[in-house]
Amino acid sequence: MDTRGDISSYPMWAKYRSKREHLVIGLMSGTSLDGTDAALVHIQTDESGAMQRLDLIDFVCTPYTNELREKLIRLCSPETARVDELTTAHFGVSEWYAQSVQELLQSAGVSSSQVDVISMHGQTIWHAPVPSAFPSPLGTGSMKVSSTLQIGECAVVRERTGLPVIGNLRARDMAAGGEGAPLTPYADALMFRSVTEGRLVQNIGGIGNVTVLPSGSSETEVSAFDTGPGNMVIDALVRHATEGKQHYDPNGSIAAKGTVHPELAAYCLNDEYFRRQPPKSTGREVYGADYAKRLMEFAALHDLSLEDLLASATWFTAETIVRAVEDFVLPKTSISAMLTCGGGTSNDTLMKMIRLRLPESIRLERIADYGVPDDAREAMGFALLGHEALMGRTNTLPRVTGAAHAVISGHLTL
Ligand SMILES: Nc1ncnc2c1ncn2[C@@H]1O[C@H](COP(=O)(O)OP(=O)(O)OP(=O)(O)O)[C@@H](O)[C@H]1O
Ligand SMILES: CC(=O)N[C@H]1[C@@H]2OC[C@@H](O2)[C@@H](O)[C@@H]1O[C@H](C)C(=O)O
Repeated sequence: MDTRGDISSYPMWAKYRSKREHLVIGLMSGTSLDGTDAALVHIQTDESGAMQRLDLIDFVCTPYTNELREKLIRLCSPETARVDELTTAHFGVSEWYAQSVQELLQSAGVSSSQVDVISMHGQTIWHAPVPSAFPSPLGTGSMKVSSTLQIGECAVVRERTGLPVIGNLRARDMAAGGEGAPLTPYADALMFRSVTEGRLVQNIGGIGNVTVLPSGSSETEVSAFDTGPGNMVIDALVRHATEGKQHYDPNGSIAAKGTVHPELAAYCLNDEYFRRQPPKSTGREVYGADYAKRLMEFAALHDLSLEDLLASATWFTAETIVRAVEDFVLPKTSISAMLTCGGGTSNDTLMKMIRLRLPESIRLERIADYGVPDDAREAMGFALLGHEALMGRTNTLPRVTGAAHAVISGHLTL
């Protein structure tokens, strides 16, 4: 028998797998760089180890300070990143994760000894699923390498909390030829699919991503991909216009006063990413500081007000979300509802624009209507992904990420 990769002989994990109920903490800090979400979940499994129920016990958000946000934004751009600051941040953000765990335990009235494990995503700094050249170990010449970097040192969280930590959850999927993202569709399938109707879960975070759950679908029929920027471009424009005093367009109120500039809208849409077939993922590397700078230059050249610039960026974001559904989902799958989540759902202008363009037959709802608080979904998702790995179960969907095969993704710090 091939026992490679089998950790069940370690007493601690034999015990983990023999239990049918687990308390797991999921930690997520997303591409908006606005803070850390921590969710305490109760997971029930059946005899085979498959998840039966996933219940949220408690949830806290620990916002980043302006100072930390600015530091991280600088680290996400090759023009401003410094390797010494990156190394410090790798350990430093983990102190924030540990703090978030303490706040969560206090809020839930649960002691750390009751918790089985922490599963943490870390902070994405650079995501490069499109391969770059790198020297080949097989002699001269170069090879193509895909890569992704989530910082946050698990050992720090392990030391501060006394709990085992599983992290680095994207790496193995990428090593298996996948995009390493999105990963939470694995959890969406378990939480939101229906036997009677096709559903979409549309996250509008820094980046937008959609999970497609056909009616009565099995895990292997679930698909998902990043639709493009969520709030990232809007946030960068607001941050620049207010000299860092504001970080987003409150409820879309600035965009609501503007008019969409057709030429700018067409320029934004004329982007290879939106024509590319899924699997696909993207991030701040593409829609970050440089991208926003190009839009601001356009605005200056055409004398656009901040209101018009934001109206155009908001329209563009809504349009990419709806077009992704029209181009890549509806031709193959019948859909009755789009369940939205993420901070972008608080942007009324964006949501109105999505409603206006989405086929009338598709209900526009929120995951909160299905019992999952908006901000908790990703942290709950990562709690489940770590748990599945420790149960010895594959936790990735190759159809979503494009990997050659499903893997047990995650590195464990005991
Ligand atoms: N009241 C509001 N009005 C408008 N936008 C808001 C509001 N509240 C939050 N947002 C937007 O939501 C963003 C945060 O969203 P969220 O926390 O879902 O992102 P994330 O999880 O970091 O991103 P990702 O899902 O890409 O990893 C903020 O940066 C802001 O743009
Ligand atoms: C590399 C990375 O951090 N990607 C994030 C980002 O934020 C949204 C979208 O882009 C998604 O692909 C992913 O996160 C979610 C949580 C995921 O993996 O499902």
